[in-house]
Amino acid sequence: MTDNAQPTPSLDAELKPLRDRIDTLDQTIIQLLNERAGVAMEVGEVKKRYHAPAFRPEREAEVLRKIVAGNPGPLRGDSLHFIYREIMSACRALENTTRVAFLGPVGTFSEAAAFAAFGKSVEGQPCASIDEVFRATEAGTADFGVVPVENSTEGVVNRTLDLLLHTPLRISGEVEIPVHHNLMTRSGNMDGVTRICAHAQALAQCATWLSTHYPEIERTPVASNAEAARMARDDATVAGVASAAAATNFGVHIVARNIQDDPHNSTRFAVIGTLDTAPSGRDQTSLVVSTPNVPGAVHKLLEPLARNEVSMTRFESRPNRTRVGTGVWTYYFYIDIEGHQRDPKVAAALAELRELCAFFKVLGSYPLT
Ligand SMILES: C=C(O[C@@H]1C=C(C(=O)O)C=C[C@H]1O)C(=O)O
Repeated sequence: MTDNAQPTPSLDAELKPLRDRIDTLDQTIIQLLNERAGVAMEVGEVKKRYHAPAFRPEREAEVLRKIVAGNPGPLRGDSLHFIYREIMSACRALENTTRVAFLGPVGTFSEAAAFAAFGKSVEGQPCASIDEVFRATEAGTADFGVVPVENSTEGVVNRTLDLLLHTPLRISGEVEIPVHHNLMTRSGNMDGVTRICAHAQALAQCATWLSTHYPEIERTPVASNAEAARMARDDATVAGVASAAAATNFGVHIVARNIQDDPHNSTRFAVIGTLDTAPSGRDQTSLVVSTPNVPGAVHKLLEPLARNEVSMTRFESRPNRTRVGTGVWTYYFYIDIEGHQRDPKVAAALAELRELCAFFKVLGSYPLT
């Protein structure tokens, strides 16, 4: 032990009054938090009388924006955002239990996304597939589902887009989380490792790094990154690629951090449920349409948006697998626009668009994060 680590009488003496102040402040914070929780419970009672849902994403977005905008510091805005996400989650849990389905097992990025959207005071329901997340939410065994929509490196998640097409559920929110991959083994080094395992998407996102550092080691795709971490725990010849949370969960050691080829690698998730989210003041609307396969059809789609001054933020096409009608390839277009479907300009643009489309479905309006 160094001399520095020895508490000196003068250090303790100087810290004592500061720590006393922190203790007193903590008592005040606890009192205020419980007062806030009491009001949230009253809100819950009123909602019950009106048979209104407990979770109100537009209100939570508004609270978070106000907190960050009115923050005098020195706490960072993103720190306060994180703290308040959990405060609201704890307050909401006093109204009722929110059951959230996600692509499991625990320790996946989908679980992290579910917590980022709802906070940790929820009942998480890990599901074996994206299909099962939709099924659980449609059947009502989960109140909401969280499904991956798009990865910044790998592109859209086709299965989610296909399932969104026909589900009666709506998108009631979205959340984007950074996706950092780590290489992990039981020993904390690569001695005796003959296989690197991960979900195929993760192997693809780390392809250059893995080829540079371990060109000779075979790569094996497995069901999930969490499964890869579990395999690394049980088998000393396996290295897993997974999140830091998965390493902690399974008690394995990280050999190298942040091995994804794109340092800004992130994945966007949709929150799906039966809730029609109300306007929050800064919203986005997602829709999917298809047009008859004639020249200029896509151009015509964009006119109602331009005419009503609605900005398009995303335009994604998917082949129509059912090829209804002539047998010619047709396409579904997944479109995100700025604004809420209840905004007059957006409503006008959507009404005009509906007239042009063979298939037209609003997936949902929800707050921008
Ligand atoms: C308290 C409410 O219920 C929930 C909890 C919130 C909060 O703690 O601020 C906000 C929105 C709801 O999801 C409310 O609707 O105001």
